[in-house]
Amino acid sequence: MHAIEFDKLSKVFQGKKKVTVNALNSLSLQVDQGEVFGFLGPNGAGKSTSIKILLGLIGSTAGTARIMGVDVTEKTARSQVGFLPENPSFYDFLTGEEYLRFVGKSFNMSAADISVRGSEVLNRLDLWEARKRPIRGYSKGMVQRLGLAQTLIHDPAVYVLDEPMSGLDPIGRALVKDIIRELKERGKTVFFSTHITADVEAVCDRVGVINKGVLLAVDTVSGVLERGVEGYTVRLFKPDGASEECVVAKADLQDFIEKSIAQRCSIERVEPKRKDMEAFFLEMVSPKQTS
Ligand SMILES: Nc1ncnc2c1ncn2[C@@H]1O[C@H](COP(=O)(O)OP(=O)(O)OP(=O)(O)O)[C@@H](O)[C@H]1O
Repeated sequence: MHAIEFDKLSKVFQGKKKVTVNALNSLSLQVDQGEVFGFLGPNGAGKSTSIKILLGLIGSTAGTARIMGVDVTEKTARSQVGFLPENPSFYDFLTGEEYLRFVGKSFNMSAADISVRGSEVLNRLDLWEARKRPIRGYSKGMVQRLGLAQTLIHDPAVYVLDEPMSGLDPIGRALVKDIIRELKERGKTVFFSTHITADVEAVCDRVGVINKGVLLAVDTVSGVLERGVEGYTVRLFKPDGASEECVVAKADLQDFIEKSIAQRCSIERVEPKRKDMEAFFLEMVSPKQTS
């Protein structure tokens, strides 16, 4: 069973004045249990629309979506998910602690479990000191961290995070990445949307690139980076002790090393020169140049 499944999902928004927007066009995608999946796309690509359908917040025009095998139109599909919406806003008269209690109760947690888990997640998200302050006084980053805390409180199997790093400073971003890595170590599934390629490179197993409602590519992050290798920088010492740095094409590496050794050079370092995730992303989503 897949943790998340989109099957030929389409969404057409009907505006007033008969303007229609094809936000999603037959999106099919499966995310395995225990996988960290990055849903990468530029602004307006269809990421939030896919996520809203997955969480049952809006309906699809065609196609289906499932979470842990349960169709998202069933109420029970939500019980296994921690969801962080894009730009979360909460009942701001509540304190952080009260809000987590409210979320815990919605997931039928006992008061004792809410208290233990609540303390854990408030500490983990660096909100312990602020727990008794009303949310209306929280900074943008604190609201975002509280948003993540409420996904964790009931310890679900699947996490759907819409731009989880948005609005966070470098410390907050590092914290979120650490939490995603911890979830992976505990066998949880994380599906998150972003337009920041470095975040995908840092924590994801696989990446899906979406643009204009169309899924353009799905691949492993390691595969993308491996295929991006264009050549190598080789640093060697010559027999007279002088050092030299050479740029070697991908196909010539074996030959180059054999010749260097035959000439009694010693190889100090071989480093791949590669295109990174950003280059892959830009290639996918940039309009093709026509000549
Ligand atoms: N309620 C709506 N009514 C009309 N059009 C909409 C509605 N919601 C989204 N859209 C359109 O659907 C397309 C996809 O939007 P979506 O919010 O899913 O993109 P996104 O990838 O999440 O973008 P971003 O990174 O900017 O958040 C856009 O063209 C958007 O304008």
